[in-house]
Amino acid sequence: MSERTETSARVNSQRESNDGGVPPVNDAAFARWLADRAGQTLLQVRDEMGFADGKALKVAGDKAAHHLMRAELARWRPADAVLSEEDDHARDAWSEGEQTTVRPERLGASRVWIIDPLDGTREFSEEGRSDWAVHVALWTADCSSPSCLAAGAVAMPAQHRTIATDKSPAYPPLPLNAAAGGPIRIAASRTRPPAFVTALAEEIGAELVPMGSAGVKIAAVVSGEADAYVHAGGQYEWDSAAPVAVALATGLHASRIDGSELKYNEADPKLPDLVVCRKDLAPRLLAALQRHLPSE
Ligand SMILES: Nc1ncnc2c1ncn2[C@@H]1O[C@H](COP(=O)(O)O)[C@@H](OP(=O)(O)O)[C@H]1O
Ligand SMILES: [Mg+2]
Repeated sequence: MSERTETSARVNSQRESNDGGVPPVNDAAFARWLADRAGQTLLQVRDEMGFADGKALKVAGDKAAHHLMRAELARWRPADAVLSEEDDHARDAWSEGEQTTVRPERLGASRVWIIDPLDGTREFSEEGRSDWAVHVALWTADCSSPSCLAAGAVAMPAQHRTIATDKSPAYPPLPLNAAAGGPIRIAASRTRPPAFVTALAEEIGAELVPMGSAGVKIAAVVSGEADAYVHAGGQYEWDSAAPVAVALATGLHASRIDGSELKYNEADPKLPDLVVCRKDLAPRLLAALQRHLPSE
């Protein structure tokens, strides 16, 4: 190798390692790589800005993670469409039949990355909290499951862990307290829990575990720290696609709270409610949810 070629190879390899290197070809491993990269960026933003101005920190974190993920997707998966919290400005304006904006390209695409660059934005801006996450999911038109989620990764950088479908976590063991007839632990939003969740918990003798981020709560069910996650009252596809992909790959139950299937890459990305839990718990929880379903 000539000196010039060697130098240029070294420079290239330095640039690649500075900007994250060449990512895996496999989609699930790529999802993990991308979530981890955005997670590192978010940790840096927190370090650099501190917590004095929470609002500015939220905006800067959202922006930095979104920018990185958009750039890497454009670079490494240029043919794929993207549905992201940060640029879906038309989400309330576009619907079948009542078209007020251009039909999003993703609706005709065969592969769509559904990303939430920062889930648990509020918690990200609070010092000491680690319940925030980065979500990366891949939806494919060619699929056999109703959700059509082919891959997913949830990075929880402040907890130094990432769960993803490239190495699906083991099905959670029955917790000791549940085996001994102890209370079921239901993870719920710390700031916007469903109105009915306290009554639901009382009815089935459950205890509520408040946490930030849908990804972190579903990760808690995957690891067995919580038995279920129940949400209602509003959410979007990017809030749940990646963690639901991991939960389904693990063998857990994931559905709307009325038991119907979770569907992604729909014209309207609103997906306002869901329940994720161990399979053995699903019939009991869904039956109790039926009695508490909010009226439309
Ligand atoms: N009632 C509601 N309407 C719209 N989005 C909601 C919502 N309740 C929760 N969410 C969204 O769901 C994610 C998890 O919420 P929580 O931390 O309260 O459990 C958050 O995503 P972002 O942090 O990406 O905005 C939050 O904005
Ligand atoms: Mg979110």
